[in-house]
Amino acid sequence: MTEPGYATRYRDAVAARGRLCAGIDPHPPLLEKWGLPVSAAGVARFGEICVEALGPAASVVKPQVAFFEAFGSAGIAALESVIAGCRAAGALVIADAKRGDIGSTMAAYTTAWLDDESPLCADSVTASPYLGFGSLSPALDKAGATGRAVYVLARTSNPEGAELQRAQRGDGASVAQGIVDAAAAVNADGRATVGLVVGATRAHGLDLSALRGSILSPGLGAQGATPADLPEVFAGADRDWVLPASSRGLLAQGPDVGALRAAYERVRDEVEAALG
Ligand SMILES: O=c1ccn([C@@H]2O[C@H](COP(=O)(O)O)[C@@H](O)[C@H]2O)c(=O)[nH]1
Repeated sequence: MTEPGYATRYRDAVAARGRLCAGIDPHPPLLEKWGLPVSAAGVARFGEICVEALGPAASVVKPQVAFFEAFGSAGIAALESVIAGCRAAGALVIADAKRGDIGSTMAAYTTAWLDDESPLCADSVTASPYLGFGSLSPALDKAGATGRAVYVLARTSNPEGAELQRAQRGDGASVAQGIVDAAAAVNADGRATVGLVVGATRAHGLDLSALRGSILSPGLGAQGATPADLPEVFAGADRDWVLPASSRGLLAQGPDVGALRAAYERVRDEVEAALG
């Protein structure tokens, strides 16, 4: 059966270009390493280089919104160019904005990140479910109707996440497993509208077998995870859907466009070899 919605777009992208999400995080130390000013102009140039190096090669890119927001409206303009440039070059774009609010405000975030008329329109956005999974409904509805996705935080790569995400609910399931189960219920239609964020840095302890959606897994490179760790972290049916991500580890190979693209291709090949 042909999978509809984001499932088709995601499957096609990773089949053509491989399973690795390239983070686009213009950290100030990286700007300096690339010989760029720590300013809106520096972020804009950083973005142009990333579009040229990664847009035509990467299956998925993930600009980290915070590093663009730090420079106000000029930074946001640079982010708009990164999103549009990478999409035009054939990469799927995850806007890593980690949005989440009561439903009526979530509707405004949805317009910003998932509406075709918005200058920030991406293929998906990251969201926090800690105002309740149901509060994300405006984004899930929009994503489902337009072949997009919302990547919901489940078991994050940072050590501080465990206290909340591994806490037990009244029924004995962990908070994170509750997010997984809610996501799987939405994805039962086969559209893969809900992706999850599950870090590559440690065992996640989740049952992801019913998810049928993309699993964004940050932590490769700067946070210490390696491609060789992936088969252990994602040992079950989840392996088929996992999308490992690296930002600083890849970006450290810039600013040369060829070197940055080669770094992406090298890590992607290592990921593919490890996941089989
Ligand atoms: O659990 C999470 C969720 C999101 N992130 C984001 O991914 C990148 C990681 O950057 P690296 O340089 O590869 O460490 C960054 O934008 C985080 O905000 C995450 O790390 N973990």
